[in-house]
Amino acid sequence: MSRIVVVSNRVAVPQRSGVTAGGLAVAVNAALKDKGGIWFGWSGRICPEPSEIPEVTRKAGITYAVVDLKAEDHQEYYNGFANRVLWPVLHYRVDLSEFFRSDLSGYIRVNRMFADHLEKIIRPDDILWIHDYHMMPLAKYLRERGHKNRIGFFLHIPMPPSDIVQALPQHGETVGALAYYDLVGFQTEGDRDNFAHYLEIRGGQLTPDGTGVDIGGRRVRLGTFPVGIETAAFARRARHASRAAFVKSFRDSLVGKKLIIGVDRLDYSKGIPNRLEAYEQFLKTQPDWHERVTFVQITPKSRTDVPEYQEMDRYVSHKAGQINGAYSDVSWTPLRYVNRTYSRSALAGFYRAAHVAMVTPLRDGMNLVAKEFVAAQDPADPGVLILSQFAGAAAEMGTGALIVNPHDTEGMANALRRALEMPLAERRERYARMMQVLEARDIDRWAADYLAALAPEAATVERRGLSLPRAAIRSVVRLPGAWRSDFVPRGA
Ligand SMILES: O=P(O)(O)OC[C@H]1O[C@H](O[C@H]2O[C@H](CO)[C@@H](O)[C@H](O)[C@H]2O)[C@H](O)[C@@H](O)[C@@H]1O
Ligand SMILES: O=c1ccn([C@@H]2O[C@H](COP(=O)(O)OP(=O)(O)O)[C@@H](O)[C@H]2O)c(=O)[nH]1
Repeated sequence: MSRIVVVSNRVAVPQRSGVTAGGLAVAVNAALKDKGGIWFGWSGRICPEPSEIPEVTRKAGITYAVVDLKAEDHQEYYNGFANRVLWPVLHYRVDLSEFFRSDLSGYIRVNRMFADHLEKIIRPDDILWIHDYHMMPLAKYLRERGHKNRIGFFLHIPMPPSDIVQALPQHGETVGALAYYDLVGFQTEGDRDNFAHYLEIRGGQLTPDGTGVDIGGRRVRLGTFPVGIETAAFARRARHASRAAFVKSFRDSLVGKKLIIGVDRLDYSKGIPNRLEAYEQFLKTQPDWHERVTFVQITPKSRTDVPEYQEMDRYVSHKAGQINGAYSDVSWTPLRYVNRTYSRSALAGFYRAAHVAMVTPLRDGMNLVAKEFVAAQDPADPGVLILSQFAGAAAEMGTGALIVNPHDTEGMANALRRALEMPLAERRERYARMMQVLEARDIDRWAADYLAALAPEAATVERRGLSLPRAAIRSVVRLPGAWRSDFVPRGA
């Protein structure tokens, strides 16, 4: 039987330090844990002479194979090209990108090195599932070495319109190289359509059935597969966590005040400054809420070697100090700004204790925090999600969340008041609508849909002990053809 080989920069090797907060590792981990397979990527460590052989750990049916990086490789591939060029540009922030040819060379070198390692691991019938912007050209390098495996790619972050992609120097080497995959998956239909247009500009032809693009003598299929969470398990986790001593003491510390929560890596894409400015505006214009509310913003530091992240860190700390300086009283601190990483169990308990979550990125591929917050709520007395229209999650959670524009400070301040004062019946109704989506499209469904579309002949759909025969797969998966109806080819 075909094996599944997952490749991503971050690998959540059990019981290892160095794995930081981030949705990709959370999602892939949840997807692999039932199916088993091989998970290959960076160890999270930097060392002067990395071993030629990946370090292998086996646990619960998953084989983790990780390699160290040299300092120069880490600097050019990860800090440099991936996080100072691809990340900002794909998040629509061309203004923040800093391109150096040496970084692109490092990115290519590390991807070739990953291809060398993979070559030692893979068998001809393995199905390869490559994740995210760190690994865009990997299929090309494997194809050059003659590998004919089924290879799929999933982009966890946004794909902007082609005008923005074309601002990337030598974009054909990175975004253009996605055409070497058999299937490229995106979080939203907008991301998928942007990429289809980009390929058309590069000479690609939309296939007659509308499910892919023919380009360079190959066919690449495109599809939309919004990442989910392990909904039922996360809801259970939140129920248990809410009884834990540390969550009780957290609740006690609020002394009856309503809790607004924000949880994000310290990243400019997350819109933390805009959110704090909205909270400041709320405090300024709604004095009746003073001393009745506490905002807890949990913000683990991220990519701390990258100058733009250091700049964000300074600004957000300054802003948090300014808000507390202006509005605190001896017995009330309106904002708790915390630069710590918490376990997801702890977060589950905090979410459940919260009355409102502010998830207001300027751009986000999906945003799992939005989904986790909803899943963690008490159905009898649920909190309210305030969600940016620019999070991938808005496409699915728009039915129940208060959707805001993160550039509209007053709009967000008004949404805060509305959320804090929302009647129970409306909160329950909104929660139920969002939970319906989260239950129907959980993480198992994401993995099953993607793998069934990549390799239908090898896929079995196993969900909560129910194993469906292959013939049933077509009825449960949304094959990429589903996007045909809303895709209008250029010039049509
Ligand atoms: O690995 P890091 O550099 O520490 O960054 C953490 C991860 O951030 C990004 O996550 C994305 O994937 C999530 C799950 O699909 C999605 O919800 C979120 O919107 C994305 O930003 C990044 O894409 C990962 O590669 C990083 O590991
Ligand atoms: O202190 C923290 C903060 C975040 N997370 C997790 O990190 C993920 C963040 O994923 P998201 O998609 O929201 O954003 P990303 O950081 O991947 O861009 C979520 O599963 C969070 O529960 C965590 O484990 N500890």
